[in-house]
Amino acid sequence: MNNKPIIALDFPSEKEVFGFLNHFEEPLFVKVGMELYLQEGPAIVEKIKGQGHDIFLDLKLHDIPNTVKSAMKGLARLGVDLVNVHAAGGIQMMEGALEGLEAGTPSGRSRAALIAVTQLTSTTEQQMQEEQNIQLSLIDSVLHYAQITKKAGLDGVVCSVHEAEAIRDICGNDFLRVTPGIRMAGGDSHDQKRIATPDGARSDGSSLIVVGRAITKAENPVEAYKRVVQLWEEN
Ligand SMILES: O=c1ccn([C@@H]2O[C@H](COP(=O)(O)O)[C@@H](O)[C@H]2O)c(=O)[nH]1
Repeated sequence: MNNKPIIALDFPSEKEVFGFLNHFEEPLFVKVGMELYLQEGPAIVEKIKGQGHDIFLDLKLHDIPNTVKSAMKGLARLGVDLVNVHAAGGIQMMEGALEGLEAGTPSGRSRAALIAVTQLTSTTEQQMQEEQNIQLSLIDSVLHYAQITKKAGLDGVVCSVHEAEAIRDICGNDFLRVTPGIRMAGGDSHDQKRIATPDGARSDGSSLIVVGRAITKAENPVEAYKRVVQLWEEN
């Protein structure tokens, strides 16, 4: 897997996706999330792959182990590079996801990397404590989820930049820390709560960054992407 910034294609339909992608001349690493996948279905993944881009399919599966295992078996056939589940589904569910992914990956192809969401980057410590009734600090909750994710044999987690270094220290450098909530300095945080800049992400232990609106809503998305790459790579 390459380590280019992952662009979140949070668009409502194929038309907007290709209107955006056609501005770029190079292969990208992009993220297809719920919004796009639920509108366009698996065909959108095939079409984006057909243009040579790497894909993170961000569906955040969270259900009973048997259901997640079967769903992952189906998703494995799409040939994406990175997929995910929610760590809150538990170890058995994550093991099921991995089994499904392995079983569904066509022979001769390497399976997608599988990661688990710890605490969403739109969550604050106070929200977590009050709404999820988790009486830990946010960092301890994230570290707990990272540890059970590793125990289940997955390849890494989704977390914020704020927790990436601590996860690396406990789970090792090969365990992926994929970090959304990336903003340019002074940029609008929108609904994100635990944010960081691309250069901060690199220096604070992220393995991969996910950038959506800072690129897709920029006046010049190609220039915005180049700036993110520069900050991410030069640090
Ligand atoms: O904890 C998480 C998990 C996933 N996301 C996704 O990443 C992008 C971020 O988009 P921005 O526009 O850069 O805020 C979005 O698709 C989320 O679904 C996340 O933000 N946090």
